[in-house]
Amino acid sequence: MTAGVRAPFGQRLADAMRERGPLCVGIDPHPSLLHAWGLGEDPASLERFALTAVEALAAEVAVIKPQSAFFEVYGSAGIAVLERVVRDARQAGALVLLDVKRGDIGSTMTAYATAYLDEDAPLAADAITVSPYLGYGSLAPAIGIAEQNGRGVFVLARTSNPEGAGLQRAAHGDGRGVAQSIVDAAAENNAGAAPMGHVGVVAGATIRPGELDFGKLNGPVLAPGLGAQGATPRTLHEVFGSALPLVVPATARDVLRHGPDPEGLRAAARRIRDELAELHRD
Ligand SMILES: O=c1ccn([C@@H]2O[C@H](COP(=O)(O)O)[C@@H](O)[C@H]2O)c(=O)[nH]1
Repeated sequence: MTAGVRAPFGQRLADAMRERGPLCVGIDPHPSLLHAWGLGEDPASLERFALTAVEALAAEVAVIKPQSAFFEVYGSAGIAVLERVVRDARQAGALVLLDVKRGDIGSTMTAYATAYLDEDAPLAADAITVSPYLGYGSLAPAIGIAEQNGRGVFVLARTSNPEGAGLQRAAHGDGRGVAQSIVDAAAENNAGAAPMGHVGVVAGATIRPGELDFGKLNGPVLAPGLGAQGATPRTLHEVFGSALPLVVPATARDVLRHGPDPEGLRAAARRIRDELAELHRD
């Protein structure tokens, strides 16, 4: 499909969430998981692990989120596997959110955005994670290139790790917290988009209930932290409240530990998806 005919990312994500449920499964080939699957730490094992997971899950869930770091470890061979993961997952109908957490001065940001969001890029995903800590404005090239190509970005706002709290809860000059200022900046980018805009934010499922106000965001909230980091579907309800329809809950290890049997992987993802569906019915 060419960029000209692709629907905007917000529309595509809303459709996928409605049709498949909101779950995002991470493809994170941790060394410990490779060993648990009876594999080694080499490019062939990486490929077996990642493609098994993609084949089992990419036709099931709305979003597949490969964690670039675990592929980069293997150099160019790992990147070749990542290219295949992105391509195969998209072909199976999942949206691919590549977790690369890029952030740099604007001119370099253009190169990052071209690498991951341009139509012809070997690693072109549907969306990427970006870091706003060189200033939200430095992300403008990525936000623009994403929009032109029917793709999206997810801006780190309040990350799921405990170390993020000090920096991200600090008061912004105008009294808002830093994380809230990022959510509000994303809201400005998304204003007027329907059903939602292409600028998402990352807010961990592990943060305090009501810590952020997503009322004006009009964009998706990627919520990592489900499972291995301690959050549960019930926690999501407490943390995000009325913003729950915007939330894309993410988990990696909690599904991947059920491999290498594809049926085990699928059953784990379905179990979480069903629990999330219950929440949305509440
Ligand atoms: O705030 C964040 C942002 C990104 N992540 C990433 O999500 C997965 C979590 O994996 P689990 O196995 O479900 O813990 C991982 O790739 C992180 O880099 C995050 O955890 N928190």
